[in-house]
Amino acid sequence: MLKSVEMYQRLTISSPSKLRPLISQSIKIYTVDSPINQATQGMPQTYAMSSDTNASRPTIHPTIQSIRSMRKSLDSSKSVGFVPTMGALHEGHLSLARAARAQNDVVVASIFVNPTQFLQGEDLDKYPRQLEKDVELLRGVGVDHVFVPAADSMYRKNHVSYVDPVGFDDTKEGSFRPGHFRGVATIVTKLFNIVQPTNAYFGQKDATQCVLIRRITEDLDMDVNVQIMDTVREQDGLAMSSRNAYLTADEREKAPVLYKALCAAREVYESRLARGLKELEANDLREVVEEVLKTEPLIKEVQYVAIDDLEQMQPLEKVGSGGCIISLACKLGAVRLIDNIVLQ
Ligand SMILES: Nc1ncnc2c1ncn2[C@@H]1O[C@H](COP(=O)(O)OP(=O)(O)OP(=O)(O)O)[C@@H](O)[C@H]1O
Ligand SMILES: CC(C)(CO)[C@@H](O)C(=O)[O-]
Ligand code: BAL
Repeated sequence: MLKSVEMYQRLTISSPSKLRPLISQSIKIYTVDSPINQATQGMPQTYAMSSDTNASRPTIHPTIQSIRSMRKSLDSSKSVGFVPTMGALHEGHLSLARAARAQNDVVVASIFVNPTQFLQGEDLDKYPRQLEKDVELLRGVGVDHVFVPAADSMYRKNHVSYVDPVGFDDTKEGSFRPGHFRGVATIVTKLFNIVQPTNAYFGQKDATQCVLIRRITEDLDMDVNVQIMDTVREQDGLAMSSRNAYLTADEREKAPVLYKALCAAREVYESRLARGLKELEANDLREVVEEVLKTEPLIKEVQYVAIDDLEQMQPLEKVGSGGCIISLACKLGAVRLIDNIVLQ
């Protein structure tokens, strides 16, 4: 425990005058055996500051109070780009941070494994945590501030989702994770209220989440510009995801079949349109995807292959030149993976 205090002393703390309360809070919050303590898991024993010129960046904010006072101290003319994450960062996350860096005066990222978006029996406890490495990666792309709250500082006693985006449990993704999007809507609303970003960056990989975020910002009149960035893939086509770390070597080798299946549907769509066909049956595209997925015995379950419109992700029967999004969720061994492709 003392070691984690040491870590906070070595990281850039938001305000030296607040050092004492932060330290005592880190003792209180980051107890090793708290079930909802996300910050200590995978937390480095010590955090050595590098000696480069960026060493003072990013500033780590372990409390709401600290990130709020940073935000209040900014000149109102400054734009703030925000990248919310659950950590275990990869190039997908970093692409969002780079876009935020290029388009804003100040860049804030958050790392928070949000308990309310995990269903009972999901992987909350084993979700990968690597705070030290994540901070280094964010430093590398020029992020200025990282908000890393403890779970019990974001929620009162019970972990309850109080923002209810009606209808999202009925989406294809939501129906396999009932309550998940309430958790996401709640935490994103809270994070937006705390950080008050000008622009916020999300990845297309989580397509239903993108629709959800646009919906809540509109419905709740949030003054935030939501930017959706392309899915970053491994060289073999697999969409980057923190959960890819759960795959065995064999599963990892076979995992690009998801993207291959989506690409096969794209070929059919493009060739039919090129031959002058005005529209095609959504079911035909779905079958193409399913056929390719069937070729891989390690795929234990295809939860859905959905052909939806691009704006609201509502099911389509026919796909014309306006295009569609094809999204899918599969279990490869025991690991649930999602992916999607936009046809336009
Ligand atoms: N491959 C990717 N390309 C672009 N953005 C991504 C990619 N993967 C995740 N993101 C985006 O990064 C943000 C944070 O996502 P998160 O921390 O859940 O990572 P993740 O890799 O999606 O994790 P998980 O495996 O839990 O789904 C989200 O907006 C998400 O859409
Ligand atoms: C947006 C988010 C950070 C909210 O916890 C999470 O759902 C994610 O990482 O995609
Ligand atoms: N990127 C989505 C977060 C989740 O699956 O909970």
